[in-house]
Amino acid sequence: MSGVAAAQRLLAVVDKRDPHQPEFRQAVKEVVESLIPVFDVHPEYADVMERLIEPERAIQFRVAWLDDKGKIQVNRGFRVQYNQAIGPYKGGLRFHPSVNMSIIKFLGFEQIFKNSLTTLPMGGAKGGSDFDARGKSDAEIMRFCQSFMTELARHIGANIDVPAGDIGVGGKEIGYMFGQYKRLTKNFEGVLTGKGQTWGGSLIRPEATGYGLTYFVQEMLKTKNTTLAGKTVCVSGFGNVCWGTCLKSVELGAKVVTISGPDGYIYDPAGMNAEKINYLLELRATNNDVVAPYAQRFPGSQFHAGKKPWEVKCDVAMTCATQNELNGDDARQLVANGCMCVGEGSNMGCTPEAIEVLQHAGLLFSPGKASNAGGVAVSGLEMSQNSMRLRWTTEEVDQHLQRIMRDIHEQCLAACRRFNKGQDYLFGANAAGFLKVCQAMMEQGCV
Ligand SMILES: NC(=O)C1=CN([C@@H]2O[C@H](COP(=O)(O)OP(=O)(O)OC[C@H]3O[C@@H](n4cnc5c(N)ncnc54)[C@H](O)[C@@H]3O)[C@@H](O)[C@H]2O)C=CC1
Ligand SMILES: O=C(O)CCC(=O)C(=O)O
Repeated sequence: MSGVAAAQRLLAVVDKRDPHQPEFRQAVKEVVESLIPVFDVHPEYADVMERLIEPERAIQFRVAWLDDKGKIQVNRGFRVQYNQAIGPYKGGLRFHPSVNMSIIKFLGFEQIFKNSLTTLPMGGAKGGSDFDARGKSDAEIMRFCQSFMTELARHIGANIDVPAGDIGVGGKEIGYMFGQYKRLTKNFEGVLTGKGQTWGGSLIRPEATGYGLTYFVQEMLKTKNTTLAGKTVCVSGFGNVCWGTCLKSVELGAKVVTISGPDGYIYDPAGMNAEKINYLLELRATNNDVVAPYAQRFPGSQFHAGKKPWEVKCDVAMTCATQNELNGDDARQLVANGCMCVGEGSNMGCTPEAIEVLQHAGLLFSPGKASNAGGVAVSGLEMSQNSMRLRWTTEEVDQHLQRIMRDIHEQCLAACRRFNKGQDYLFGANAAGFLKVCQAMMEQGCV
């Protein structure tokens, strides 16, 4: 069977099984279609992919919790333990009202290949809830996290499944969940990553996704004999990944001129600095999910209501908010404005049409599973430190992170060389991530 026929067969299976899961089907389509050259040479790998597409376990549960008025609220919780071929399940938890099984499955599916690329022994998983933190008190967030963990605790463990943060889940939520896990199990173990610095957390984990994204973009730029120094950069979002990306980009000499939220974007022609980047943390901690207050706090910057940052002229763009946040029109605008590189910090940040436009125009484009892997990589390093009962310095962790991001970049290019795919990072990331998991699954028999 040809690679094209194999891909069509796989997509037909997904369309039939999960017609109501658009984000999941989008993620599978992107991976499967990009792997056609691999299936052409190894048709038997398509059979492994058919198994891999089906999660090993998908758990959905009720999360009942008491609000401040004493009323019981109900949310839906999820954990999709996708693939354990190369290590314990690993992947973040997302708390956002948009969360559903389709979104958790797309994220879990992506996580398999991303974790494989990190070079560390981690399988793929994702979880979360449709809980909306906007307007909730700290006590309500704590009671929600405790109730969520009361069910999740039965399914996880330091050698089984190790969740971490994602949208809406930062150090505070990880703390509440870790506390509840210990209460239920008596077990002080590395069952979550992104922990506090005094109880097992790794240095650099909060910064890691944004730092890693910036390192990966530097690697891509190096192939064109240039660097981030002096470049104008547009970034979206204003959460954890955006913060780390701004910190490292500014440190490397770039001028970051935008951030964004669901309410619109900020254009700051003077560029971000340490004070402004610190303010992102304050803004995020309010749980209001708006960026507009930045423009009042820093005169000279402008707030553009209801718009996206991709209309601003830049050399480099980095998506750091959510899936499908950069579409075909945004991509055409970036191309027209002379942008040379787009790095995904968010998972599946670009629509398929946007990717086609960017690649067709010859821009450097990296998919999130390669360029945002620094976060889960440092989570893997946190697991190593927990297992060894020791703690590395900032410099040690950062050196590991830089090496891993260089290694991921090289794995992508090596896969491109092997299959004559030029500098197609989308293909390179999918092929390199898949081949390792595929080999492990074949060696482990009918699993
Ligand atoms: N935290 C981590 O270590 C990693 C996160 N990611 C991805 O990076 C992206 C950002 O995550 P974090 O910074 O951790 O989350 P966060 O909760 O700290 O920030 C999320 C940001 O995205 C914006 N956002 C969320 N949903 C949105 C929507 N529907 N429309 C418009 N804006 C929206 C929020 O306003 C906020 O600025 C996500 O796609 C996540 O999956 C990827 C790898 C690791
Ligand atoms: O640190 C982790 O385990 C997961 C981070 C994450 O959710 C992601 O890579 O998308």
